[in-house]
Amino acid sequence: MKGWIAFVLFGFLSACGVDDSTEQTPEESVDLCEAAAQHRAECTGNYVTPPICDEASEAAAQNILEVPCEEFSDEFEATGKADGAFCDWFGTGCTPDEPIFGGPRCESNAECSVGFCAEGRCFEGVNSDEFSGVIGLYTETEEVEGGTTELLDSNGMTRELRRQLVQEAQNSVHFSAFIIQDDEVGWEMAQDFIAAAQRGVEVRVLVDATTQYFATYPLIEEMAANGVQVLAFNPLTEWALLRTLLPITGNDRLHEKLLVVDGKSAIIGGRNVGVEYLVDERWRDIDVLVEGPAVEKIQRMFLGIWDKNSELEYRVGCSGRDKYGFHCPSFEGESLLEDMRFYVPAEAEGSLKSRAIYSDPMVQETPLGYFATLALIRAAQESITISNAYFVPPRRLRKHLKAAEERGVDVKVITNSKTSTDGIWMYYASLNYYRELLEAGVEIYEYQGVELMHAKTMVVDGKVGVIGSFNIDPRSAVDNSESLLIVREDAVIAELLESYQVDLANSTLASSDIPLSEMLKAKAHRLIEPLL
Ligand SMILES: O=P(O)(O)OC[C@H](O)CO
Repeated sequence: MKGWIAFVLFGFLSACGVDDSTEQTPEESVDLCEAAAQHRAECTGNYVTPPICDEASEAAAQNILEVPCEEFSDEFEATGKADGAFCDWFGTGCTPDEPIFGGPRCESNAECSVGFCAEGRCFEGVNSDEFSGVIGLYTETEEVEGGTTELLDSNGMTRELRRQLVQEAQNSVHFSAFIIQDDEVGWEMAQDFIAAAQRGVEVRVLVDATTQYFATYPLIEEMAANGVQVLAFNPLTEWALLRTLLPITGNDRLHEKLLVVDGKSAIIGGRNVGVEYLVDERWRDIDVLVEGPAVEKIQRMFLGIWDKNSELEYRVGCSGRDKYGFHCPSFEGESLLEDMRFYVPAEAEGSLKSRAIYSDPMVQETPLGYFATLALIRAAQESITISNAYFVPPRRLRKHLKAAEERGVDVKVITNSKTSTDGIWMYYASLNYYRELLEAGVEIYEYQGVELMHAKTMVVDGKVGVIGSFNIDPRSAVDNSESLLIVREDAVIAELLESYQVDLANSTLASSDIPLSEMLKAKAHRLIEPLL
C-alpha cells in the first residue's frame, strides 16, 4: 500500500533529482545545515541530523558555523523535542518532554535506594507500580490485572484464530484495520463477517477510507449490503468540508488493528487483512490474543472509535450511507460506549498486567502512542529491543534513544532492509537517521529477505512489552490513530524476546558508513517524510 503513495510521489522526487545520475561531488553535497551539524558534533560530540536547508535554516546554520567550539553553549544544542517532521525541520510546534519522573532529586544512581536516577529523579524502574501510575496519569488509562495472552507470531495461526472467533461469535464482532485487501484473504474475512451478521450477530467494521479506496471499496460495500455495519474514516472528498472545521487533515489515517468478539476475546497487533499479512512465509508480523478483564478496555477502545466516527459521519450528513450503504447513526450523539450489552465480566486471575492505549492525534496534544513509546524509552535502565517495520524516528524519539545509550542501556532496533521493505521510500527516509543513531551506539539491524518485517513491538528491560500498530515514524507519532497494548508478564515477554531473537538471527547490523549517493537519496526523502 505504500506503493500508491510512492507512485504519486515519484514525479515529485524525480523533480528533486533523486537519481544516481545526478550524483554530486562531496563539496557540492554538504550544504550549510549539514556543515553546521558537523561543526556542532565536533564541538559537542553530539551529531544531530540537520533540517532541510531552507532560507531560515541556512541563516541559523551560518550562525552556528561562526561560533568557536569554546563558546558553544546550550543555546546551540539541539534540544530534540520534536514531534513529527515539521517540528524536525523548522523547530516549531514542538512539545516539551512531559515531567514523568517525580521521585527525590538525584545526580547519580548511587543516590537512589531502588531503581536508578532518571533525568535527575530517583525512579523505581519501568516494571514498577510507580511507572504504571505515571503512564496511567498521562494517558488516562487503567492497567488491568489478570487474564491471559497468546502471542500470535504465525500468520496462518492468526488467520485461523480470527476466523474461528468470528464464526463462533454469538453477540458482537468489532473489527478495525487500516486496510482489507482485495484478495482471497480479504474476501474470506468479508464472507465470515457477512455470515455472522446474517445469523444475528452485530458486526461493526472500521477501515481507513483513503487506504481502503485504493485497495477496494466493493469489498466493504458488499459487507455493508449484507448486514455488516461499516464506517470508513476520513474519505477524501466526503469529509473535505468537515476537515476545514476540525483538527483533522487529509493526511490523517485510521491505523489501529483490532478484533473484539462478544466482549470476551480480543486480538490487537500489527496485521491488517490480506494475503501478505495472514499467509505463512509471507510478511513477518505480531498480534496478541487477549482474554480476561483487559478485553473490556479494548472493547471500550473500539466503541469509542466507533462513536467518534459515527458522529463525524452524522456531521457530513451520512454521505457514506447514501453513496456506499455505510453505517449512519439514527440521531446526533448516538453512543455505544456505555451500552452494557457489549461488556462481559471476567475473572481477574493470573499474573498478567496489561494496559490498552488508543492514540488519537485529533484530540491528544502528544498522541498517546507516541507518548507511551517515548516514556518507555526514557524509563529504560537495561535494554530496549524494538522491531518496527518503518523506523523513521522523530527528533524527540531519537533524542531519547541516544540518551538511553548514553546511560548504558543496550538499544537494538530491527527494521527493514532495502530488499525486505515494501516501500523503498521508507527505507531511504529511515537511512537518513542511521548515522546519528549508530554513532550514538544504537544498534540498527536490517531484516534480510524479500518479504516485509511488518511487526511493531518493543520490550524494555526484559520486563515490559508493547504490541500494537504503532510504527516508529512521524505518521504514527502525529497523524495516525493507533492501538497499543502494554504488557507486564514474564511469559508473554519471554515469547516476545524469543520471537525477537528469531528475527535478529535473520538481520544484519547496519553500518554508519553510507555511500554518498545513498545519503543524497536519503536527504531528499526528508522532504516527503510526513507523507510516507
Ligand atoms: O501502515 P502499516 O504499518 O499497517 O503498513 C502499511 C501496509 O501494510 C504496507 O504498505
